[in-house]
Amino acid sequence: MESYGSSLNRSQSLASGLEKSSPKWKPSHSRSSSTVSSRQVIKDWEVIDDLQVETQPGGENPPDTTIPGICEGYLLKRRKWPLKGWHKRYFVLEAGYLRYSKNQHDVTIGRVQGSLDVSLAVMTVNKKSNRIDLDTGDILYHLKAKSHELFYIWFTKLQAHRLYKKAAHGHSGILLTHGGAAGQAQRNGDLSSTGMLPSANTAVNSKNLLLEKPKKPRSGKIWHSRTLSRVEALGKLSSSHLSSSPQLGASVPSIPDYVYSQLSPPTVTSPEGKKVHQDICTISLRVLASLKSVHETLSQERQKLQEIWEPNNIHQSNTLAEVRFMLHLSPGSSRTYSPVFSSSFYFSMDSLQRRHTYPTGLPQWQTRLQSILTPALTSFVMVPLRCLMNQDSVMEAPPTLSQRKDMESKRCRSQEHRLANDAARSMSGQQPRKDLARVSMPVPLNEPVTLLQRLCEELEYSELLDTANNTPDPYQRMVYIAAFAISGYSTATFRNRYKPFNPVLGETYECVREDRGFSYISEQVCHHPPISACHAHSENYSFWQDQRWKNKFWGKSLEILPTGMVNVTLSRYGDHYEWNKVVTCIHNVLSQQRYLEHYGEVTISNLKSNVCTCKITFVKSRYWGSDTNKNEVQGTVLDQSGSIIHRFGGLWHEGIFCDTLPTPKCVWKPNPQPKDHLIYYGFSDFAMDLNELPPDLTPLLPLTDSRLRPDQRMLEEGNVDEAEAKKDFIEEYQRERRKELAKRGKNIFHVFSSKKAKDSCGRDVWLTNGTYWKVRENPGFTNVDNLTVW
Ligand SMILES: CC(C)CCC[C@@H](C)[C@H]1CC[C@H]2[C@@H]3CC=C4C[C@@H](O)CC[C@]4(C)[C@H]3CC[C@]12C
Repeated sequence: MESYGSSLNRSQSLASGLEKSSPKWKPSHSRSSSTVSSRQVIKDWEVIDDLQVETQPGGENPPDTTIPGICEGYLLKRRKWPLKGWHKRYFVLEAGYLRYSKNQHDVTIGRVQGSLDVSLAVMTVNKKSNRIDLDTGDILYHLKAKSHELFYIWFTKLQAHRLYKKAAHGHSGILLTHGGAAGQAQRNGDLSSTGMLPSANTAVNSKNLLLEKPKKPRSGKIWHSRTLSRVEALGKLSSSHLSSSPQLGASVPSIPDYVYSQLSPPTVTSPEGKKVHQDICTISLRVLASLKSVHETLSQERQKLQEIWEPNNIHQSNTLAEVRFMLHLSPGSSRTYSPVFSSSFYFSMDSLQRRHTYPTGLPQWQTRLQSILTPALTSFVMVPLRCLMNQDSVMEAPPTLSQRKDMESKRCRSQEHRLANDAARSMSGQQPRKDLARVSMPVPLNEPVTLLQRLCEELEYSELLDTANNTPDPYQRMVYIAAFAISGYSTATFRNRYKPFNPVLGETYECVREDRGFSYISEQVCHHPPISACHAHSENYSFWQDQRWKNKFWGKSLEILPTGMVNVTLSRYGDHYEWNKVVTCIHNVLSQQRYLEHYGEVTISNLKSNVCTCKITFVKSRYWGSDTNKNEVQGTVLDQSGSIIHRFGGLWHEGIFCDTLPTPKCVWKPNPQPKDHLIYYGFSDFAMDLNELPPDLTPLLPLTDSRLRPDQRMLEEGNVDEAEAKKDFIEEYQRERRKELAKRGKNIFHVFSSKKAKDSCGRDVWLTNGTYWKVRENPGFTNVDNLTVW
């Protein structure tokens, strides 16, 4: 049977994917060393490459497009934040969808806890620990099989279903309908009812895998926990075969035959079935051919990149990762080049620029990419970038000057936007004569604020600190501190489309808000790893933090794990509160469906008194589509004995309510967004003011202030190309400065210094050395030897 052979081949190629020695399998990447706790495990993670599917030599045989059999059984699923550990859940993989329930019974009554389309997921496996991670961007499943055998079965089945589902997508619904109906019929054990396949094939097609023993053991039969009951029942395989298979050992070189057989297509005899089969085959072949050519090109490029990379191994992991990131942006290549965010995703493009300078006038990262990529691959990389860029062009035309009532007081961004949109449109091909590669791309992905300015936004609800300082009861005070800690996350709702500018080393940003009673100063104190330190003081409080974070990239979503602590002292009571930050996950980081979610637990302690502590949980949303607990936050204030004194809760984007206060009330709710915020980067009123540069302020600022950053100003004014070139220049200049300073053994810090002080977790803390405001006052920055950072 020809198609059977092709299916076998495919299986083998999938299987060999797991063999280290196989030439077809090259571990696509290892997870970032900074992101996975156990180093032993890191190198064993492999991203599964969809492009390794092959037809028989000659390419005559169509790839298998039959609905793969259902696979069901128990797997361990990692608990959702904030809970740790694994729980046993019953999974059913059917017609390209993986769903799970608490147990087998729940499946039968249709009580599903979650489901995902496996074709949309990036699959990462760790065969040593039997782990499979699936990341669709919205949903992230961390799964573990109890044994190698089960792992390989699930792995193979998942691959088969992913391929099937992809083919189904490619058939604009033909197969989907087919899959849906047939899948159900398969479950019911009746394929003939779909009208797709003749009843003669029922036996072959119902080769579903039930990886669990049935509830009641059949009389006289003892079920092994790994019994493939239905397979056995079909007489295809005995559990002894499974356990005696020499291939299923500690390091399993290939998938056993019974698994291959699961992938075999049926013999289609009905004319209707044949027609569908033929259609599928033709289209699949076309898809396969193009994927193969893409794969080939990418392999060549990888070879080239490796050659370039090897001699320059100073930042090798970064550079390759960055290039991979670029390649990863392409939809077709997403599983071939898997990004490793070994240090920082956020800075990836910047550091790509850092490596080489080309005198062509093109932004360096583009020139560099062009020089190492073939023309085919260049567009491969540019197109998805263009898609990212194009997010602007889907926005409504910005209002004209006269339409914006308070335009006088705010900066005018309408013209800027039009220009930015023009740039995006030209990249999207609406102005075909413009060379895509010559249009600056990364800069329009930025919002015109730097991370130092964005950090200042955490003070938008500083009135909560004022209230805390005027609240005598320590437990109630804690409620306000907690509300303040939560309020800092609220900007995420509207700020997922652009990234802030990466501050250069020594860059500063001050924000004096007499109306709010605070003065804020921040400085970029370290470039690698990036650390931004900030300090705000007012008569009621002091606030400081040094922001640093690690990244975990799962294939489609990026988790930001901040490591620094936030500190607040209250002047009236001498309290010193310290708390950690939660994980922020950028779901669908590379697509327009990008959104941010915060999850994890915050513990606020008062270092000056142990009267009370506070625990806040940012609840991870249960699953995509269910809005019931989206952005949910719950918290408690506990006394010394651990008894709950206050309870509060709500949504971080809508407000926090506390009903245990003397009068139950909403302790915080976000300010309404300005009406035109969607076309102004999702900025709040507070954010709109951050980059304001009133003429009377200019002479008071040091040259290092973010407001004076020319590339950012250019972007804001719509001069995208200039901004791009300027950004290149600034980063190059930074590199030179750093080299120069390294030679002299110096650092650039002038506002903050890393004291020997440690936070409660033993990390160094960056504290202000108090010079900034003194110098500003007297003699003023214009009168001192000021740093030149751009
Ligand atoms: C342009 C596309 C490709 C990427 C957009 C990435 C954006 C959404 C990312 C880049 C850097 C990220 C920020 C980096 C650090 C922090 C500190 C953390 O405590 C809260 C989240 C916050 C503030 C992140 C929010 C999301 C963020 C702004």
